[in-house]
Formats: sequence, C-alpha cells, structure tokens
Amino acid sequence: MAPLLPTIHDPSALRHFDRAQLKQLADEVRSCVLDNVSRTGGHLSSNLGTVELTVALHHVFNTPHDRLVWDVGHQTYPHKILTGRRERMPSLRQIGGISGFPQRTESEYDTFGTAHSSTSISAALGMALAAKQKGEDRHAVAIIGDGAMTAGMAFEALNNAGVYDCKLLVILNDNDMSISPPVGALNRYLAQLMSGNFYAAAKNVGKSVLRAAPPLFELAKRLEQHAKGMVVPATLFEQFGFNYVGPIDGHDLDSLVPTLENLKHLHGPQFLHVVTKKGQGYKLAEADPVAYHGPSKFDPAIGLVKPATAPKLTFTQVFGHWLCDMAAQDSRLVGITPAMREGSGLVEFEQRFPERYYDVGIAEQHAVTFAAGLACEGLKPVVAIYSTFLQRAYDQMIHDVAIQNLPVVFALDRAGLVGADGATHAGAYDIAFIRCVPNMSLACPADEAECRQLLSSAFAQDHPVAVRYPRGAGAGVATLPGLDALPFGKGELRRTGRRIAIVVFGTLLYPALKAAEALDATVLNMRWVKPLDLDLLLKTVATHECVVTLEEGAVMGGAGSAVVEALQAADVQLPVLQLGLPDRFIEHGDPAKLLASIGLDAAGIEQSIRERFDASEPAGKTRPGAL
Ligand SMILES: Cc1ncc(C[n+]2csc(CCOP(=O)(O)OP(=O)(O)O)c2C)c(N)n1
Ligand SMILES: CC(=O)[C@@H](O)[C@H](O)COP(=O)(O)O
Ligand SMILES: [Mg+2]
Repeated sequence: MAPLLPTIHDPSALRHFDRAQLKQLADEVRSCVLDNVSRTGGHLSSNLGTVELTVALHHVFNTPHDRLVWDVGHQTYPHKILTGRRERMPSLRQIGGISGFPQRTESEYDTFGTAHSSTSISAALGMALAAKQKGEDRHAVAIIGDGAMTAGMAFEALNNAGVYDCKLLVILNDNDMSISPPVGALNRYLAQLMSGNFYAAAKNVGKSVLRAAPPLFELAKRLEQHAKGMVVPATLFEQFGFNYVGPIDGHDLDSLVPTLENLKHLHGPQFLHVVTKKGQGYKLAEADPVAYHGPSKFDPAIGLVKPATAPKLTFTQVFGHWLCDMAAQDSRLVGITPAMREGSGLVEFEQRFPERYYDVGIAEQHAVTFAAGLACEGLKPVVAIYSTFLQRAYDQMIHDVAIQNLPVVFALDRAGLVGADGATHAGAYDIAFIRCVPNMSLACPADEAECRQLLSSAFAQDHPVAVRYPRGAGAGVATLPGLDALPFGKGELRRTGRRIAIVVFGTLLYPALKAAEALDATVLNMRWVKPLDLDLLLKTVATHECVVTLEEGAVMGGAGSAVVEALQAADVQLPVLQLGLPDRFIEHGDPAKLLASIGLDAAGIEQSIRERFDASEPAGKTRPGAL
C-alpha cells in the first residue's frame, strides 16, 4: 500500500478517507511520532496515546474552522504532523524549531496556546460562546486528560459550561495516568466508570446508538438518553449539565469516528469519555509510560539505556536526597507534590516515608493551602513545586501562607530557563513575585552544595521560605553529607577585584567568576534575595565605582531591582547595570545556547559590563547615557 502520510499537507485531505485509509494513516502517524521523538527527545507516551483520536477529530471536524483545544498540549505531535508540520518535526523543541506545545503563532490549527494544564475547557467554552454570539456556526472541542481533569480550573469550567447551550464538546482522554499514576477520588470514579461490566455494557449501548445514526440523530439521541438512563443513571458529568457518552475505546476508529459524528449533531454541551493507553503501539512505552513520558533521544530498537558513566547530580536529586535526610532527622517534615513526583525528585521520599508523602494531583493552589493547614498544626511542610507552576498558587502563597506567617518551605525547581519546554515552563518570575510579599524569604543557591545547605537554612526558619534552583546540574560542587545550614540572609565575598562589583544571585555565579577574572572585578555571592545582605552589599560597594547585578530571573523587578532599591535607600549613588532575563519570552531550545543568546554566559556578561562600564576607562567614567 502506498504511504498516505506524505500526501497529507493539511487535514482536509483526510476528510474523505474511508475507515481503512484512516487506520493506515494512524499507523503511519504513530511511526512518524516514534521516529521523530527518538531523534529529538520530547513527550512520547502521551502522543502515542492520542494518534487515533487526532486522526478521528481531523476527519470528523472541519478544522481549523472548528476549534480543537488540547489540554497541556504535550500530546499534540500527531496533530502537528497532520496539520502541515510533519517536515518540521526534526526541529521539535530546538532553537528556531517548532514548539513541543500548541502555539497560535505556529499554526492556525493551534487555536489556543497551552502547556500548563487544565485550561482547555475554559478556552473552548469561550470559543463556543464567542461563535454563538457572533452567529458563526462552529464547534469547539476541548481534549483533556484524566490528570489535567483533576485541577480546580477544569471543574470551574465544567461548572460554568454546563449551563450554556453552545457547540462545546469536552473529550476526556482517560489513560489512567498522569505523569505518574493518577491520584484522588476522581481517578477512582473514572476507574469505576471504566470497570468490567459497566464498560462492556456501555460499549453495547454505544453500538446500538451508532446503528441508529446518522441520519436519525434525534432518534439516536433519544435512544442514547434512554440507554444511558439504564446504565449510567447519573454520571458526575451529567450532573454538571453535560450529555455524557462513553466510555469508548480511544484507539478504535470504528468507535471513535461514528461517535464523534453523532456528537457533532447533538445540542448543548457534550462530554465524550475515551479510554486510551499511554505509549500505545510502542511496547517499551506501554510497559513504562513514566520513563517514556518525556525521554531524551534514544534508539527505538533498544529503548532507554542507563548512561555508561554516572551523570552529574542534578539540583532535583540534591533536593530529593536532602528531603530524605531531613525527614529522617525531623519527624515533622511532610513532602507535597502537585503531580510531579519524578520531576521534583520525590520518588525515594515516597518509598521511604509513604505516610509523610502527599501527591495532591495537578492542584497547585490546593497544594499550597493544604501545606498551610499542615503548618497550622505544627508540621513542617515542604512544597516541591516548579517555579512556573507556583504561578498558579500565588494567591494561596500570599493569603494562606505568608499573611499567617506559616513555616512552609517552597522547594522551587526549574528556576530560570528550562530549555526544551520553552517560555511556558521558564521559571522567570519567581524572584520578582516572591520578594514583594511580606514574611516571605527567598534563597538562591549558586551550586549543589549550597542548595543542600540553604534548604536546611530554610527548614530551620519559623516563617515561609522559598529556595530556587534550576533544571539539571550546576557547577558540580559536591554536597556535604550533613544537614548544616548556611546563615540566614548572609552572602559571601567570593572574589576581590577593583572598580566593578558584580552582585550575583544564584547559579550564574560561575560564569560571573569567569567574567570577573577577565575584568578583575569583585564578586559577591548573595545567596539570599530576601533578606538582602545589606552589610555585605553596602560595605563592598563603598570601595567600588560601579555595580553589576546578575540573576537568572526576570530582570524587571527581580533581585537587581532589590539591590537598586537598597542602594537608593542608603543614598549610595553608583551606576548599576542589571543583568538577567529580558522583558520578552524566551522560546524553547538548548538552555546553554539560550543563555548565551541573551548574554548570560561568561563571554556575554563580560561584554555587557565592558560595553556599559568601559573597563579600560578610569574609575566612574561611563559612556554617555549609560545610566
Ligand atoms: C498546571 C500544571 N501542573 C503540572 C503540569 C505538569 N504536567 C504536564 S503533563 C502532566 C500530566 C497530565 O496528565 P493527563 O492530563 O492525564 O495527560 P497524559 O500525560 O496522561 O497524557 C503534568 C502533571 C502542567 N503541565 N501544568
Ligand atoms: C508537559 C509538562 O508540563 C511536563 O511534562 C514537563 O514537560 C516536564 O518537564 P521536565 O522535563 O522539566 O520535568
Ligand atoms: Mg492521563
């Protein structure tokens, strides 16, 4: 059989495919996903699980006129492949290449930018109601996973959507997995919906409905409602006002296509429950969907292999080890993750301290307020959360933790640029949004050894403290075995030079030291953004002519701004150059290259300093307009 995929330049080509052609196409898309992800790395298991669903959606719906909104968007590679981006797949998640998530700027088929979860129902509802208001005849379809469905935002949207008469279809892609096994009562409920007899009965009901349609949609609807009344008296989703259909097999195009065709013609908010398998079609990923959730490159014939030499310890691992050691010493410690057990380094902690481990689902807001409740009762919660996901829980951090001055530790992973996931996942704003909150403290270790020590410092406080550290490994400074803390709010003089004082917050200390060698500059390793070590700062700048601040965080309102405010308050009038993440979103790509592209490697730091404070000029002479 001649391959079909090369003939597909946009989904209109597959609208008239028969079932056999759709099945062949799905097989080709699956191979294309596996082939590409094995070369570039990326999200694999979820994409292998949505191949048939994607083919069916583009076959049945008139995309992009009808809107598909993918939740999280980490499962959109089949969608990208079918919407004109197949040939760009080798550039996935690289600088200048296509994104790993939907982006409105990338394609008209990407109707809504996503990457943080549980936004799809809200966005699709907005689109459906906009169409209604504008008199446009189009469908809006939200495709949301069982993990993403656990978030409050998804329920807020269901609650709102259930009362509107509009062309909204919510598809629950239920693979019984989040990144790790799903948690919570909703998961139990979905398992019940899918369980043995019920699933079989529902499948038969589905068939009888399908036989009646089309064109007898009204009859089909009545039949369906009747049948559902017998089998599923009141699913949760019906209680919310949706017409619930399912569960159906999400890999079976013979079920998917006619069901979607039917649903297209029913009125009011529709809810389709499809059952899929993460990793479908690639045995290794089916067997271990967690490992293949977001692998780096690998040989598909062999699968993932352990590297021959042990790689450098990541900050995440440093945190995970510290957490276990501190938990062994202090029985008040509890660890909380909003559905990021692996990414946040909590696997060993869960095994060793199951009674003190809480995966709360994709529910960052709840995670933080839950921690506040635990702290009220004398426990010492550590919330392990990516910087970007703490954005979701900002009010909870202020209202529930900081105002009540509760001793919650925020272990902020993925601070700074994260690389392949791009702007949506960058931990760019935590310094700016935390340092303005009373009672909050914020530490920024320069390396692995400091990370462990500063976590201990944070844990020792009786108020909320965040410790921010980046994705991956740092300078490779070996951690000490004990749980010794560094002094609270104190930095260190790291290099003594002349004229220029470089005031560094975090892991950019190491490129700064390199630049300082070339410039013969002084370097301060501040360790804390808040409280700021004013003694060290003011004493140092008193003997210097200009100040440079450096951080891997948004420069606007960040640690450099804290330094400027402090100098101003102390009536110190020195020129200050603030280096950090610029006021624009940084897209995906190799993190080292991205940092270099914005001048945050050693060469870039040196160059910026030379440009601003001409290093060959005598003291204090800055370029015109340099301030
Ligand atoms: C707000 C937010 N928190 C956490 C994540 C990290 N995350 C990405 S995918 C995922 C699991 C999603 O599970 P599900 O929706 O069931 O999709 P599946 O991976 O099973 O395809 C998580 C926790 C995120 N993207 N957004
Ligand atoms: C889609 C999503 O949000 C996660 O899968 C994320 O890509 C994980 O990133 P890390 O690889 O940094 O854990
Ligand atoms: Mg899932």
